[in-house]
Amino acid sequence: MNPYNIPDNAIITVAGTVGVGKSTLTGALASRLNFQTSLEQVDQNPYLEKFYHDFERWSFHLQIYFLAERFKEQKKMFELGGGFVQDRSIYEDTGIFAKMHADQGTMSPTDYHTYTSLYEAMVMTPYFPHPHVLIYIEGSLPSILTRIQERGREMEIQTDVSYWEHMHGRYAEWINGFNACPVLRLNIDDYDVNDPASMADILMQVGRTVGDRALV
Ligand SMILES: Nc1ncnc2c1ncn2[C@@H]1O[C@H](COP(=O)(O)OP(=O)(O)O)[C@@H](O)[C@H]1O
Ligand SMILES: Nc1ncnc2c1ncn2[C@H]1C[C@H](O)[C@@H](COP(=O)(O)O)O1
Repeated sequence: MNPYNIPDNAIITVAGTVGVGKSTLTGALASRLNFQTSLEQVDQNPYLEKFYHDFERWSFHLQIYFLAERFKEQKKMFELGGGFVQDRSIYEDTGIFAKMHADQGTMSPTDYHTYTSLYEAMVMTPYFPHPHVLIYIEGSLPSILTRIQERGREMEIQTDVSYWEHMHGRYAEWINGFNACPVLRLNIDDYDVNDPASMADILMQVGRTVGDRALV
């Protein structure tokens, strides 16, 4: 156990919209806890760039790809007995991305049905314990758009701002209804990954949130 009362086998998931700072916080938390990271591999994704050029053509392929990747990561975390910080949850793939494209008509109802039945079958396996805590990072749309620009992934920069705006709104609604595990909300204006005191404060909050879970 660490000074924050976070169990060594904990699974901490970091959630939030594109560009909000998940990967950065995931790395910072894992290094302080001596946990492993479970990261999204953007560069090796064979569909992502094609998807940004043609949502309708590639959204189903991309969702299946993400589902397969997350399932493999989930299995790995389960088999290694936890001690992970995970960059993005599977709940967001289904609750934000797949649903958004189905609702907007860029994924067909048949494809969406196939996707959700596969997702449900996967979740009903032992590999899917809920995380000990989901850290939800939030921030204003202008700050997030600035971060997307500064990070410099061309495919995201070229995407219409309305896509990010819509996603930002969906995230705010989604988190209000999310109850699969305890949630710790962090605003991007309230922490600094390079400040040890700020990180210690987040870890204390994580420890308390995980402790609350044990009481449920
Ligand atoms: N706390 C922070 N303060 C300032 N910039 C940040 C912070 N966290 C992330 N960034 C920057 O914002 C951009 C997106 O961060 P990233 O962690 O890749 O987001 P995500 O994984 O949520 O898409 C990157 O350029 C990163 O350096
Ligand atoms: N499930 C997903 N569907 C569509 N696009 C997705 C999904 N998961 C991640 N993405 C995209 C969004 C970004 O362009 C990259 C990486 O996400 P990030 O929030 O920057 O870690 O993949």
